[in-house]
Amino acid sequence: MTKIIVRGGQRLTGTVRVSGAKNAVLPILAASLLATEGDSVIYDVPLLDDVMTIQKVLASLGARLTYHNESMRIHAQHITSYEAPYELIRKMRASFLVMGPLLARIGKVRISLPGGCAIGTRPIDQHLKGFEAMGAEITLGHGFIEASAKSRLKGAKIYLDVASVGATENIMMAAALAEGTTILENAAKEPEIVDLANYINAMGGKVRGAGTGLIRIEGVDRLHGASHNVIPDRVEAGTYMIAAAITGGDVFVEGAIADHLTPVISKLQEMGVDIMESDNGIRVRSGAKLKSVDVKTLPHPGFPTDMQSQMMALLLVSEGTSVVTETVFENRFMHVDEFQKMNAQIKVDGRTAIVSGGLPLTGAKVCATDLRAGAALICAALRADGVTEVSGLHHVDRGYVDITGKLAALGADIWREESGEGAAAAAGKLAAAGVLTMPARELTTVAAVSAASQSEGDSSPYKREKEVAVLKVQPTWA
Ligand SMILES: CC(=O)N[C@H]1[C@@H](OP(=O)(O)OP(=O)(O)OC[C@H]2O[C@@H](n3ccc(=O)[nH]c3=O)[C@H](O)[C@@H]2O)O[C@H](CO)[C@@H](O)[C@@H]1O
Ligand SMILES: C=C(OP(=O)(O)O)C(=O)O
Repeated sequence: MTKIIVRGGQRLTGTVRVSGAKNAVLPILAASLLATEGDSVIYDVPLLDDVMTIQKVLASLGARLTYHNESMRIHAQHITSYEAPYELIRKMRASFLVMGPLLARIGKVRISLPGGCAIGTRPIDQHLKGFEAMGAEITLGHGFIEASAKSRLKGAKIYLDVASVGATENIMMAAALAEGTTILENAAKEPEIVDLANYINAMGGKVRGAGTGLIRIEGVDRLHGASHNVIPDRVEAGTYMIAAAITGGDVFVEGAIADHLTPVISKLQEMGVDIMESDNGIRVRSGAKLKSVDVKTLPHPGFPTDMQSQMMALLLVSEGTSVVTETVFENRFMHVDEFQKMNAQIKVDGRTAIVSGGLPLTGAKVCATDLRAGAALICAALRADGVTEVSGLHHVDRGYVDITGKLAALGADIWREESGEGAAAAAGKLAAAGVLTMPARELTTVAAVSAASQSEGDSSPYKREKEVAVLKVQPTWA
């Protein structure tokens, strides 16, 4: 079984670089299907499992992609299929974002209902409502959606009942090539929406108002490939800010954009964490005592649901009681059971969790129940007494580039283990990564991820055994 092992108690110091945003790059790669001429080159593409999944989806539709040094080149002139493979779409939510581009480009799509983190029912009614308003006919059956448009999609006035990030993106992409103007009301305002709009505009599109609740998209006849730099990942940045604060550390989160993190910064400041914003990042400095605060998740610019579980980890070590209210997803407290294994005291009542802070956290065997829950457990483990083993890493690998290496570089005593079988399977999975030419990851049986764990010598019960392999991950996709 693959696991991350953390021996808590190290204060984090130094600089950590934020990777490109998962939730920005996925819609941007989907949008590259809109280009009928020229290649797109996307920079700061993070090496994540979700990125590998979307590239396979695009390749299955006829696009050609190559990846090198965090940039992805996409050639989408020839779309050869309108059917997105079930086994890829079920893996992650964002793969559903090829629906809008396919409808706009070729007027037809067959796609299964999407997967993603199991944090609620996650309907797609708002996406479908938007496509129907633009003239698409939609049928649903046996877990699949088929949509077709008899002629070019038509611009429409669309009001979203909920300010859905995915629906805003999907509709924006479809509208970019529609005939006439689309007015999207109650649109989501997340920074990732703005990034997608900037990319579509660089392709020759006409999107105005992204980042506000009213987006106006004037459809154009064709779009071309374009170059684009993906924004830094605000959730990854926020996670390292929490990791710094929970260990009483002093960390510079390089690349973090303070404007994207206002609610997280405000809450940390309320708790007593020192935050210093600069042009190229955010410095986080934290002392021994933190105050409890209440947190309520909301669509942007409110407190992001994707930071709720990491914030809860920090509240566990603050003085007093905090109330955490989750309003975006109805089932996003699954990390609570895992925190309780680490001596946390939390009571959940519906969408509210009452967190009793200040109790010492203790190491335990825990499992990531979703992507951010995994990150939150790692944050808690950094502070806990003793050793914590975090499993369920397939979730974490969807959204964090080398979290073990980045935290180890800040001084955390952390390493990742794969059993011999697991390591071979991981290498096989990577080698089979579709259109990307990828030399197999370097597999090694040496025990050399965490300098601190090495210094423990043979007395460490967590010393790697000889059949255990550690992935020293830095593959080059050529
Ligand atoms: C790949 C990606 O970018 N994922 C992010 C995106 O997910 P995603 O785009 O799936 O999230 P949405 O903004 O669509 O969901 C927000 C709320 O709207 C509801 N809803 C959504 C669509 C719909 O058609 N009908 C409907 O009722 C959902 O059930 C949820 O309660 O935004 C979420 C909210 O910030 C983040 O947690 C995810 O990390
Ligand atoms: C919920 C998330 O991702 P997804 O929407 O892809 O499940 C997330 O990034 O925290």
